Amino acid sequence: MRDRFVNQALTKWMEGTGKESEIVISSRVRLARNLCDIPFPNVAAAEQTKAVVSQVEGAIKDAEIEQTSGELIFVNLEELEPLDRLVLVDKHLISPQHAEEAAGKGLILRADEAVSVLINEEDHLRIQCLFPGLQLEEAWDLASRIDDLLESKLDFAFDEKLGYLTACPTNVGTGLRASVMMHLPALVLTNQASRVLASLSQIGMTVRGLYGEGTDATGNLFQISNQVTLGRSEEEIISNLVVVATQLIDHERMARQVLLKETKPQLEDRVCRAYGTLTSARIINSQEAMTLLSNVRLGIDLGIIQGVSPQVLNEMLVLTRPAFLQKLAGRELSPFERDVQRASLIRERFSLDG
Ligand SMILES: Nc1ncnc2c1ncn2[C@@H]1O[C@H](COP(=O)(O)OP(=O)(O)OP(=O)(O)O)[C@@H](O)[C@H]1O
Repeated sequence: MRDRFVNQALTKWMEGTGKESEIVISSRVRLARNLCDIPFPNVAAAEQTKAVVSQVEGAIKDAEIEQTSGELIFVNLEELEPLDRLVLVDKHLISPQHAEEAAGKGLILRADEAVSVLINEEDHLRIQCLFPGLQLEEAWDLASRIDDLLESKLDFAFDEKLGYLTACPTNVGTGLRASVMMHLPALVLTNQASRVLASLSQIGMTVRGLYGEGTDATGNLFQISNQVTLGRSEEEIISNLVVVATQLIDHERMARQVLLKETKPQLEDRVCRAYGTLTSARIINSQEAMTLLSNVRLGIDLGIIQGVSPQVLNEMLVLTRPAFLQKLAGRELSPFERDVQRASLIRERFSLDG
């Protein structure tokens, strides 16, 4: 089972199912939790982080947890190769920070990869639920169940006034960050993305790139999440984000119609050129691949390209990443070798549908 997590690129969130999956790639809910009487991971001593890992590992062995939430598997990050940890980052099962230094870190995964619990990342526990499409309520519901189960076995740091205590004050309270990963190519092409996304900060939302904090939006993919965790209930945070995501979906749909109406030949040209390059290129870097895949996905959504599965973009997000390419090759690849391998993999994938 552990091997499958790092050997198989496909994961639940890229299934392309769920509501509004044409525009919303995935929905995520994460809860930050800490154990009482143990310092936060950034200041804890080695034996204290170890104690956190073993307490959490012990808690999930409890039969009741397995029955209620499905099989949960413990993975000690120290036992994974650095490349395997990067594959988990590419699959969005752990954050880049969690992969960086494995000492004293753990991970719990549910067999279907919809649940991952990061042990000793910024907080002792980061409970994450990741679903395809717009399924924030579903992700919250599952995260909350896992949280309750863990809390029945572990003593979480909680203050009557403030709520859950966290390493970074911006997470105090609910400890909840909910996010949606959205594909917004038409807003970008009609030059509305910067204005629309900038306005989100005024209503308490944060916009990030594909790999979270500090990353850029490539492939016209934007992660939108709540900024505030304190003074609002979990349900309010989730429903606010659903409203924002729904408005963005409407904007994106309108922009797509404008493109079709006012610049159809240019749009078709862009989409078909992207398809032509992806199905012919012999060398391609990940930035170019992402941009072209985004154009092809737009073409599929608008019926310009037929017979290609819309999931292609989701799958390629992981398959064409440096870590996974090296995993497939079974050895370290130079950047040039990766570009050759990436082009070949993309051609192969498209030939399956074409
Ligand atoms: N909706 C989503 N779909 C897929 N992956 C997501 C989504 N939201 C976040 N992620 C992934 O989760 C990881 C962590 O993201 P990010 O840094 O934004 O959040 P965080 O660590 O929970 O936040 P904080 O900065 O508050 O600690 C990244 O790898 C990111 O790509």
